[in-house]
Amino acid sequence: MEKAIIKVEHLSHRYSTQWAIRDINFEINQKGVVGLLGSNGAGKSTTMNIICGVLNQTEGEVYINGISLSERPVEAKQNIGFLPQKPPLYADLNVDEYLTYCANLRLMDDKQVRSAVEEVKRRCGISHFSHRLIRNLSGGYQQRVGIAQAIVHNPAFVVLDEPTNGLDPNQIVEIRELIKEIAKDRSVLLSTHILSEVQATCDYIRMIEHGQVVFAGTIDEFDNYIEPDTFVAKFENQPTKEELLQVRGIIQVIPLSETKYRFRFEGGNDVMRRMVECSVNNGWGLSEITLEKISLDEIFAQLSGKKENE
Ligand SMILES: Nc1ncnc2c1ncn2[C@@H]1O[C@H](COP(=O)(O)OP(=O)(O)OP(=O)(O)O)[C@@H](O)[C@H]1O
Repeated sequence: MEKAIIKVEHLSHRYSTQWAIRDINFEINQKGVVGLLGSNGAGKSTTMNIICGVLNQTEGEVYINGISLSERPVEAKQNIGFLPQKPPLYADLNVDEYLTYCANLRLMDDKQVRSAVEEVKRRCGISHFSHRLIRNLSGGYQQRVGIAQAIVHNPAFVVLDEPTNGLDPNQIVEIRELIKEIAKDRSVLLSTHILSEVQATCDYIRMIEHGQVVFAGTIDEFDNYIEPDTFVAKFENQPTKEELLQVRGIIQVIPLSETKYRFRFEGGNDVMRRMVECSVNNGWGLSEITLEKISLDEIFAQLSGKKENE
């Protein structure tokens, strides 16, 4: 069987007396972007710092390409790239000097360093700034250099901690495109609490709360985690509330305007088809009908409270 790109087993970490994460388990087997979601203090940074070998866990194990991070750290780390929240840039070096320095830190073969630096600059769209001091680059380009240092040694797995923080809207779009591009041939774990970022960038989601995994699935599965139970409809010929309540499955009718209503329903959204049929049969003049999808914010809020409610 193929080895997982990353496998996290029974990972727990305690700062002095308080457990920050407790028995985290997951595997990533595929290329693409995995979003690591969670509210403030959920345990994202602790998890990522352990995975990247910056923090030693209290319990559990991390395997990168089947290599134990605690038993063979140098070998395991050759397969990881990391862009922390504050990119580790040296402002007084130019882009070439900095990326060469990073490639050497990664113990790359001397003969490969030059071509690796050229390739990563091309990939990250910074070749034209090779001789520019990092301090003189815009925030978006500094972030590109940050991403370049994370992939210069061509790792199978890259961790990006809130990579669009502090960028302007155009830079955010560009960096998201770059992340998707570098995830075509590796797996990227991206930490964020911006839900629009998850929607725009991620293929899969892991969500942690109170130090434990509360959701693991695709972005579509996350999107459909809560079944909608309301729809809105507009009628030109003003049926009465009593008539509308006769449609099987409708449990509440909330007027929004003279012609528009929100309907709460149970028993599946077949009820919308029945509403259309009743409207045709009774001449209610249905002109609009829309299922109300649950927003990502609401799904996030419900998952955030999940452990407390259980
Ligand atoms: N160095 C530390 N010493 C003690 N407690 C810590 C330390 N770092 C984090 N914690 C605690 O561990 C828990 C998890 O924190 P962590 O930083 O991993 O969460 P996070 O999900 O990354 O949050 P954020 O989104 O705010 O960065 C929190 O309760 C936090 O207060």
